[in-house]
Amino acid sequence: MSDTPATDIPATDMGLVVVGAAGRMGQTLIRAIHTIPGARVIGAVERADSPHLGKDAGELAGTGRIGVPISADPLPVFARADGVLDFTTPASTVEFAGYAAQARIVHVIGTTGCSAEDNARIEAAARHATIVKSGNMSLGVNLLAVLVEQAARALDADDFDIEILEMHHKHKVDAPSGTALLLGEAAAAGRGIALAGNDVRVRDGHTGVRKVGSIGFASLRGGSVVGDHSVIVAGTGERITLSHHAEDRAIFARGAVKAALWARGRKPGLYSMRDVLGLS
Ligand SMILES: NC(=O)C1=CN([C@@H]2O[C@H](COP(=O)(O)OP(=O)(O)OC[C@H]3O[C@@H](n4cnc5c(N)ncnc54)[C@H](OP(=O)(O)O)[C@@H]3O)[C@@H](O)[C@H]2O)C=CC1
Ligand SMILES: O=C(O)C1=N[C@H](C(=O)O)C[C@H](O)C1
Repeated sequence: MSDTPATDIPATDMGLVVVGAAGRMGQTLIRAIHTIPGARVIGAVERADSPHLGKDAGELAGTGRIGVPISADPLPVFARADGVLDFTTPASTVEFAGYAAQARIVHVIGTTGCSAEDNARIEAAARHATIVKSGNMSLGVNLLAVLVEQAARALDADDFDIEILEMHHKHKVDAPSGTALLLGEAAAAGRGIALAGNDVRVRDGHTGVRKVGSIGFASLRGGSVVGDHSVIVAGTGERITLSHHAEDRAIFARGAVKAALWARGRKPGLYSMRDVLGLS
């Protein structure tokens, strides 16, 4: 229950639940919501075995007490929420999408590493939930994707090879990153091809020469890197590099809150950050 007297809460504020509230993004989201007018944290969820259960979500995130204890039971908090911000794991996200559909609320999904089967289940949930899902919630990366699509369209596959390089912190568990795949999809769209079947995710040993028109990925992991992405368009005698460097997770959190506010009142469906930012 909130410590804030009910009279101080604007009736129009969007009540948000942060799942994975003790994680790197979870804590960043709690801090971001605190600074954004029109949204407030009304619930915080972690796993049943989390050492953070019962702690105040604001105190854990460093904003000071907000009167929202971290709980292990999503159902009662989803029932009184307008939306859920979810940066957790693929299996958890699929489960949360089902609960968001039951509650008919907004579900903003930043979780990466989802399989085709996970994505199919999320798409099914979007029949009843208003879902915004993106491998990267920042304005910069979504603008970069538009530029990559344009470059891929303008530069012929016979003359220019596209390679995507990403680097992240040592705790990241999935590769290529969701952003790298998003940028790969943009490059494929520019080329008028599907990414699936034209992607080269690993190279090792005697690979043979590069297949014309393929889109290559390379992943680096180390230290505390928040997220670096470069799309290299390599021709004979020249090379174009389009890059984005995330310096602070707040860019993802602000984008996620923006997505939730945008999605409020929209009909159920699966939307992207390009829809939210008007870049579609
Ligand atoms: N789209 C975007 O813009 C961005 C996406 N991401 C993605 O977000 C995800 C999370 O990243 P990050 O914050 O660094 O990871 P963390 O591991 O720091 O945080 C995830 C949190 O979610 C918790 N969690 C997992 N499953 C559940 C569950 N069923 N119920 C409640 N809590 C749960 C974890 O708990 P436990 O540790 O106990 O498992 C953990 O506290 C990744 O997939 C990452 O790639 C990250 C940044 C930006
Ligand atoms: O795990 C992360 O940290 C990040 N994940 C997202 C991704 O997979 O692209 C977005 C961002 O790069 C940080």
